[in-house]
Amino acid sequence: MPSSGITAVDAAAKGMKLERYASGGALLLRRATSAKLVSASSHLLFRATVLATLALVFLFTLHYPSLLSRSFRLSAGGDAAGGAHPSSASHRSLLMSSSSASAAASYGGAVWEKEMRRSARPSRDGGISVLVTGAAGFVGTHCSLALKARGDGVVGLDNFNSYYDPSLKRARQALLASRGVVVLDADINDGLLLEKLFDVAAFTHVLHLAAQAGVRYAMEAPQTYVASNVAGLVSVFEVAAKHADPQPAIVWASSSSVYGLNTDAPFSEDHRTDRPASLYAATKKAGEAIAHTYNHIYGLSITGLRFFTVYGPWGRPDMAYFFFARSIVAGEPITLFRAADGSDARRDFTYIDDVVKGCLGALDTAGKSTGSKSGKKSGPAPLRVYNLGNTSPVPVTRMVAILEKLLGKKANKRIVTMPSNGDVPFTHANVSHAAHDFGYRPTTSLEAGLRHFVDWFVEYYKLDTKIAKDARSAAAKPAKKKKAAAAMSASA
Ligand SMILES: O=C(O)[C@H]1O[C@H](OP(=O)(O)OP(=O)(O)OC[C@H]2O[C@@H](n3ccc(=O)[nH]c3=O)[C@H](O)[C@@H]2O)[C@H](O)[C@@H](O)[C@@H]1O
Repeated sequence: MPSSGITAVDAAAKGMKLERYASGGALLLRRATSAKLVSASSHLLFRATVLATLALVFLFTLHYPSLLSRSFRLSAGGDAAGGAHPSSASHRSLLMSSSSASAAASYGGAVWEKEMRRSARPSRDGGISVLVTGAAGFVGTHCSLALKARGDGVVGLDNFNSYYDPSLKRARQALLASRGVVVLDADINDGLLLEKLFDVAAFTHVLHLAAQAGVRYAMEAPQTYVASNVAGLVSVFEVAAKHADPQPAIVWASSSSVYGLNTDAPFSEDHRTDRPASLYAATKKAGEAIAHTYNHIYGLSITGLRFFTVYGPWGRPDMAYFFFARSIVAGEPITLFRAADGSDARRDFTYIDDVVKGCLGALDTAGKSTGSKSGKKSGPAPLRVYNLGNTSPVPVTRMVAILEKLLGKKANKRIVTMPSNGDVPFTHANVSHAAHDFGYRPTTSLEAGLRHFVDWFVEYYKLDTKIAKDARSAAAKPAKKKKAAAAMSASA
């Protein structure tokens, strides 16, 4: 840019010299003024270009901060939830407005359709064909891998938003691609794309896991919860009810947080869920009510799964076990919440492999939808909701002690009374319905599950120092039996 500015000024000066020899005084003055003007406007143009470029760089940085910091940082930094996500202003809008471009416009053609059909096609007799939303998410990745491994067809979609490090989602996408599962870069609010997908592949099931997760972040970015967990859910139900032919059965992710201020324990599906403590919980509860409507009017077979604090390898960096591990390694402080009565907060931490078995069990027993595109339904369709928990709550302080042992390093703990930010002091699942209907039986202790997580964590982030290795083998020694059991469950 600067060089073209200088050239323009030189040319103007040369022109002025020629005029001076050819003309009289008045003309000379006019030329001199116009040369000054040219020079001044060239400078102005140059400055305007620089300013416009800076403004564009600033806007780009604001909207896509993740592209400038792709690598995972050990620094916990950020907010109370672990600094895993940027401010709400940096979120790509999750709700597709009428002016937003649909990914349907960029996806299509014979090659693309062939690829979708290949990915969606089961490789075993009697296999199912599943559209997995949020497929590059934590639970979505594990479920997609498990479905593919047993011979089912899977097409995934994910909007790769920057709630937490998108490079982790891209790495999960690459892992799925290596197993033959396509994950499209698309949003659940993009109804046109969903319709196109159902036109191309006859999905028998939808495993709808795309959502705005995180309990405490709902205070920072409330609208993203409504956009994903309410509008997005309706978008999926709409296409499944009114466009898909035949209608698929839908299994979707609700949350243990719907129990909110419920004090009866263990939490059973029959307990009250009308006192959510966070907007996140309220949107999940709203989802359960919306599911009732689509089942009632359109005959969609719908199963909601209430997940209880799911953890494990390839997990979510916004969750406490993950960012605590990160902070312990980095030598940074962690904040532990204590309930108002002085007791430790407790969670029914549930290992990912157990949850995957629950998800597949729910898909296998879903039962058919009974409606059709024409709006008629042949009879009532299944409407189910299940807890998928571990049935044994553990104090968060205990979870930290296990991490310390596995990482060979003490945490720098700060203990505070739980702020009123949507958190609940205690969760505990009764899973008897899931056990009865599809044999759900969690088998992984928190010690065994966290060992698998830490193994993955140190390898993925290349932290596999001698100290970490020694710490993990020392931590493994006293629990040989448990390790063997966990290895079996991890290979499921
Ligand atoms: O089970 C569920 O329904 C929910 O489980 C998790 O929510 P949460 O259990 O709050 O998980 P974390 O954010 O990982 O918190 C775990 C525990 O650590 C505690 N915590 C969290 C953050 C912190 O800085 N300090 C701290 O002590 C919390 O109070 C909680 O007891 C997920 O984030 C939700 O998406 C999911 O729906």
